[in-house]
Amino acid sequence: MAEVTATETAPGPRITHVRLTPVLIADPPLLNTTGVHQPYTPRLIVEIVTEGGVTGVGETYGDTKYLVLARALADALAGHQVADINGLFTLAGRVCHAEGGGLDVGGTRGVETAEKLRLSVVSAFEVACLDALGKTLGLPVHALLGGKVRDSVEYSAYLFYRWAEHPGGVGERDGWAAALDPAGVVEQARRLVERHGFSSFKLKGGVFAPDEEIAAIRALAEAFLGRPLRLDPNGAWSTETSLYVARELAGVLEYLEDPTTGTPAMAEVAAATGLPLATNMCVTTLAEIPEAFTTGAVQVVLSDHHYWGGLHRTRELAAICRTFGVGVSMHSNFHLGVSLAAMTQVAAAVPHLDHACDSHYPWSTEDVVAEPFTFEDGRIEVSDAPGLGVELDRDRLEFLHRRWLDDDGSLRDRDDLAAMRVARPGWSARRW
Ligand SMILES: O=C([O-])C(=O)C[C@H](O)[C@@H](O)C(=O)[O-]
Ligand SMILES: [Mg+2]
Repeated sequence: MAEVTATETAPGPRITHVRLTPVLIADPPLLNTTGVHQPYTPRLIVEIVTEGGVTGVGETYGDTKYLVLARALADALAGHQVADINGLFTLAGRVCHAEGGGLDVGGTRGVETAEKLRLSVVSAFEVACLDALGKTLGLPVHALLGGKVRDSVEYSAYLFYRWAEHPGGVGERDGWAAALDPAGVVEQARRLVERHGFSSFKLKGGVFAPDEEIAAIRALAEAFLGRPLRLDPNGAWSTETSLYVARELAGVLEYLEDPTTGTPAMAEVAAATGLPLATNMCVTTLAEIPEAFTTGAVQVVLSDHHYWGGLHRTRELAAICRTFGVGVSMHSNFHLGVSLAAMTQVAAAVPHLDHACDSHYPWSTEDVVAEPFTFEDGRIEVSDAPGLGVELDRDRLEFLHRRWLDDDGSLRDRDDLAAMRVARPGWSARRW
């Protein structure tokens, strides 16, 4: 059947222009299996301006390869109907010439494909369109997604092994102590609970030998009796190691996240343990779903609107998971308040959200929204204000953009491995 270009006929305001603002935001020395976070991480703020003078905002990865695609899409958008979200994807397919084949940003969200790169860019434009549309109609974004089914969204405490400061003392100090053993992890968890009231915990693993990480989870279980706990080594373990950890932590963990790499290996582990497996690495596109679901490789999918292509597609993913009896929660990468607003709006409109969502937000000391978010009892209240319910702080945006402009290019692409090699020359990603 011939495709109709809805943009010619769809009602509602048109886009007059798009503003793209890459920023570098302070990122603490958080450790993962690839390396360590850089002192500053790139993000991109997308603003869509309509002929009615309304501005909608979105956020995504700011690395060069995303910026190149975002520029192509921004240039093609003048005259596009804000409400024509389906047309946005068609347009992106035409103008965003992505190439895939390597690993993603940070190496922790699976194989990079051209489609995934493109969707990671379009997601910010989709969110910005929904924000603009919501503001135009006087409706919150969740109303455009079918309405909220909860008034607040629960997030978990995202625990990281970390250093107190970046190698050489560069970057910002955030006042957090190093956490490199079970006692340090428990202390970090206590502080996050004190500040934000979280009731569940995820530890980023794959940093130390599995026995040390098992000990950290046991220490958390003792300190926070009965609270849901998760461990995520980002695929750093063999199937044998994964099964060993699963045996040791059976009855202690709520789920084990990406213990090993690739769907067949995840399926092998899943078949031999009663512990549910979650992923944000082996199910990251629709094409990966059939194999993962039919082989029982994953029991929980950690959705992420950034790489699934936005908020509508996140709801579609949730519906597919529900059909197959697979649970849904939400993955995060280092992000600002614009993305937290988008995550919260879509999480509010997903009926079967089975677990507290991940968010790096408690680790960020900088933001571009005028009123940064606060967690109450580990939850973010769902805004009913028009659009996403956030306004940009233009001075902050300009300041963080200036940092990006002033950078010599070495921090404009996230590279945890390179950041680690500053402290440990010759470092390579850990595997057990
Ligand atoms: O759940 C995950 O895999 C992540 O949150 C990926 C991130 O890149 C995390 O590993 C990090 O920030 O170091
Ligand atoms: Mg993960």
